[in-house]
Amino acid sequence: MSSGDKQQQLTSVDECLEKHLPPAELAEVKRILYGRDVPRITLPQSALDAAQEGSFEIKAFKFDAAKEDITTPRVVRVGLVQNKIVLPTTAPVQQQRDALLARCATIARAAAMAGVNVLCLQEAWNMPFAFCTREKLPWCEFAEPAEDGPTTQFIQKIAREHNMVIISPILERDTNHGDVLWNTAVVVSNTGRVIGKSRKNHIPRVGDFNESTYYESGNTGHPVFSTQFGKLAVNICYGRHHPQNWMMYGINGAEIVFNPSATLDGLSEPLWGVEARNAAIANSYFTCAINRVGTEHYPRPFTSADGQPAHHDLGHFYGSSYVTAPDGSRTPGLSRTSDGLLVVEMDLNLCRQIKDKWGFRMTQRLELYGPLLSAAARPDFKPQIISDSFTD
Ligand SMILES: NC(=O)NCCC(=O)O
Repeated sequence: MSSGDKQQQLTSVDECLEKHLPPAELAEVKRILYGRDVPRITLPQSALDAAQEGSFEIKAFKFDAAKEDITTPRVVRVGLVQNKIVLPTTAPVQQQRDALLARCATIARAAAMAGVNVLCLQEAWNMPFAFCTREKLPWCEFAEPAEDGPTTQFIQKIAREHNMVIISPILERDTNHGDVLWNTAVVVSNTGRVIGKSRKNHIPRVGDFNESTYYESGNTGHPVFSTQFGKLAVNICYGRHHPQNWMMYGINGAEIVFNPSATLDGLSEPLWGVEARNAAIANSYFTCAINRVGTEHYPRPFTSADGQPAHHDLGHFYGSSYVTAPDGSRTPGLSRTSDGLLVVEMDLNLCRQIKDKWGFRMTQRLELYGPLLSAAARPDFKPQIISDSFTD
C-alpha cells in the first residue's frame, strides 16, 4: 500500500496540537516551535463565502514590523495556493488543463476579495505531476511557451482583472531554442505584463521524481523581480534543499522568495518545516513554501529502479503550505489533505530590521566563500584538510 492509499490521512499537525494540548501548554509549545505569535487576520465575508462555496480552506495571518520614524510601513499581502488535480489523469489533456485553470480562477477570485497583492501557484500547477512515469506522451503536451502560451495568457487576464502579481510555475516549451522543456515559473505583473521567468535550478533524481527525463537544470540564474509589491524570487521545489541556491536570491536583493513544490509524505515531510524556514532566517527575507495535495493515479504502472514493485501513484502530496518571516516566526500550515489559500500580510521593513538586529548579511563572508567555491568547482581541486600526522 502506498502512503497515498492510507485510509485516513492526518489533516493538520497544527489542528492536532490544538485539539490535544491545554491552552497554556499550547501557547508555550507554539512559541517554542513557531516563534512569536503570528496573529490571524479577519477576512471579508465574501472571501470566506467564496472559499466555502469553492470547497477550499482559507486562512489568514499577519507579520508586523516595528514602526519607524522616517520609513513608512511596506505592507503587502501574499496568497499561496495549494490544490489537487481536478480531473483524472486519463481525461483529455486540454480538459485536464482547462479544469485546473478554472479552479485557479475560483481561488484567485477569493484571493482578490482577501486583498492579496501577490499570488503564487504550486509547481507545474496546470498539470498532474506526471514526471514519475517517464512517458513522453501525453504529458509533454502540457508544455507551453512561458511568454505567450495559453496558461500565461489566462494568468495575464486574471492578474489584470484583480490587480495582482501572479507567479505561475509551468512546464515550459522553449520554442526559440529547439522546443526544449524547462520547469519554469512565469512572473506576471499586476498590469498583466510578463515581467520574466525563473527556471528550476536543481532537478531531483530521488524516488519517483524522474524529472531529469524531461528537462535540464535551469539557466536563468537567480533573478529577482522588482514589482509594485516588493522584490520577489522563485526557488522551485528541489532547490530548497540547497542553501546556496536560497542565498543567491538574497544576494540579488529578494524580499520574498516563493518555493512552489510538489513533494510527498513518504519522502520529505520531516524536512518541509525546516528548509524554507531556515532560508528565511539565514537570508533575512520572507519565504513562502507551497506544496500540492492529493494522490494522482496514472493509467500505466511505473518503477523507479528502487526495488519497489511497479505502482500507479507516487503517494500522498501533503500540502502544508506556510510562510516564514525573516525573524524565523512562521504561520501554521494549510491542511495536509485539502485545497487551500493561505493569505499572509507582511511588512517588508521587517527584512531590513532583522538584518540590523542579527547582522547575518553584515557578518556573511562572501569574499571567503567565493574563491573556495570557484576552486571546488575545478577538476584540480584539493580540499583544505590538515591531517594529524599520527593518524594520517
Ligand atoms: N518536484 C520536486 O522537485 N520534488 C522533489 C522532491 C523534493 O524535493 O521533496
